[in-house]
Amino acid sequence: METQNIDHIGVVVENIDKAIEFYTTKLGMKLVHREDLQDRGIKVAFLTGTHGETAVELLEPINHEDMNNTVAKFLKSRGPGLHHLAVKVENIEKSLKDLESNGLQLVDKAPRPGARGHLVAFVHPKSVMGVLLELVQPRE
Ligand SMILES: CC(C(=O)O)C(=O)SCCNC(=O)CCNC(=O)[C@H](O)C(C)(C)COP(=O)(O)OP(=O)(O)OC[C@H]1O[C@@H](n2cnc3c(N)ncnc32)[C@H](O)[C@@H]1OP(=O)(O)O
Repeated sequence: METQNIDHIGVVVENIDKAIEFYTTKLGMKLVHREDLQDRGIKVAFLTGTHGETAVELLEPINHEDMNNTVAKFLKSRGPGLHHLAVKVENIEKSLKDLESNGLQLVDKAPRPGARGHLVAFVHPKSVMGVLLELVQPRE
């Protein structure tokens, strides 16, 4: 597969409002998008620097006690911090096939709708040297 660029870096936080306040006022980033993904049980916010395209995605679980939610489980077991690396690809289905044929363990065998209406799919951190990898194919 070919990576076009780093789309975003996912960061799990305890409180998304306080985190947005921190990233905008202390780190000088700007909020470019915010939404609640009810089906995933998470709130997300995307911020970028003044020049860059690459974003930080802040993630907070809607219900912190729901251990079926991967973000709530991560927060409880590992605490807030870096969660995933997301790379942009042109053809997500082909990229998944390439990764699978190279022996990587896919979390999602097929792409699904993610934040901002893009198609996304995750690759297991065990196959990526401890990093949860997300593929992102921007919507047309
Ligand atoms: C919508 C969107 C978007 O961008 O558009 C999003 O961001 S959605 C963002 C939220 N969605 C997701 O994260 C979906 C993909 N993630 C998953 O399906 C899950 O988190 C898995 C990666 C399969 C792990 O789930 P599982 O229940 O197996 O977790 P677990 O706590 O038992 O952990 C199993 C092993 O994986 C490690 N592990 C768990 N989460 C990790 C992470 N984020 N980065 C690196 N390692 C991680 C644990 O430390 C553990 O290692 P040891 O075995 O060595 O102790």
